[in-house]
Amino acid sequence: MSLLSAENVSVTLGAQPVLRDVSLSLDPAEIVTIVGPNGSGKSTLLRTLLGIVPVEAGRVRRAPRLRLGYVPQKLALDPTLPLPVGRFLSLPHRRSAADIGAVLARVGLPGVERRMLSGLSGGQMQRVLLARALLANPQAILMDEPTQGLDQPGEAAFYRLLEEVRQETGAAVLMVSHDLHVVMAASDRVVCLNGHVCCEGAPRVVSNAPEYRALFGEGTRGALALYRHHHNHDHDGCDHA
Ligand SMILES: Nc1ncnc2c1ncn2[C@@H]1O[C@H](COP(=O)(O)OP(=O)(O)OP(=O)(O)O)[C@@H](O)[C@H]1O
Repeated sequence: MSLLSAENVSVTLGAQPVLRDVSLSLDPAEIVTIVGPNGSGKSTLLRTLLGIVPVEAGRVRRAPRLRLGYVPQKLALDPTLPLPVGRFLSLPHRRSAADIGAVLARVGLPGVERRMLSGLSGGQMQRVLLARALLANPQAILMDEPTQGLDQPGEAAFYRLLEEVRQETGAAVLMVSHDLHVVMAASDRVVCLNGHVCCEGAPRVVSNAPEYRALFGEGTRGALALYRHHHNHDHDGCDHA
């Protein structure tokens, strides 16, 4: 059974239709990545799955008592706020010093409890946000562009960490990413969104299947081809240009 799914979900924000008839599911231990152009509704879809944004039509299903971790795109924090990492990880739920120490070690930042959040690098901040999500012992982690602003080694290290966490905990990951290199390397399944689901597939499996090669190609070039193919034409009355 899926941990989490959207079934024919439509969402309108203000007067703007943002998602139309979107279906997507996340199974245990899989890594699914949502790609799509700016403004295509990726963040809105994550927020809808989290229950923050109400659906206009369709429905969101979550497995009973599902434990979810969320890594937001950015943390809206006052940079002058003197908030140590350890305190931040104890908000809003109080956590033991042992649990905080263990999770920080797990994400490769042992002993940073007393460091100020405002003094962390971008890569360290992403690890702290992941640590915060992991404290909930999640069955599924939802991440909105978790490596935005990181350099390539930082990004690669973050995804290696994510893969280790998946193997250790069995947590599924649903993330939004702009980086198609990473998408092809790190995802079990890719969902291409542009207000609706343009296409989806398992990159490693389908890239070897001849009937999909024309669509997916191979490696990153294939990912780019897939991306362009589905956003440079009109269909269903939706202008992708
Ligand atoms: N609260 C809101 N009220 C009205 N419109 C909104 C609201 N939030 C988002 N939108 C609009 O919904 C559309 C989708 O936004 P969303 O942030 O989900 O896209 P995205 O694919 O995550 O974009 P990006 O890649 O730039 O992060 C955009 O046109 C945005 O302006």
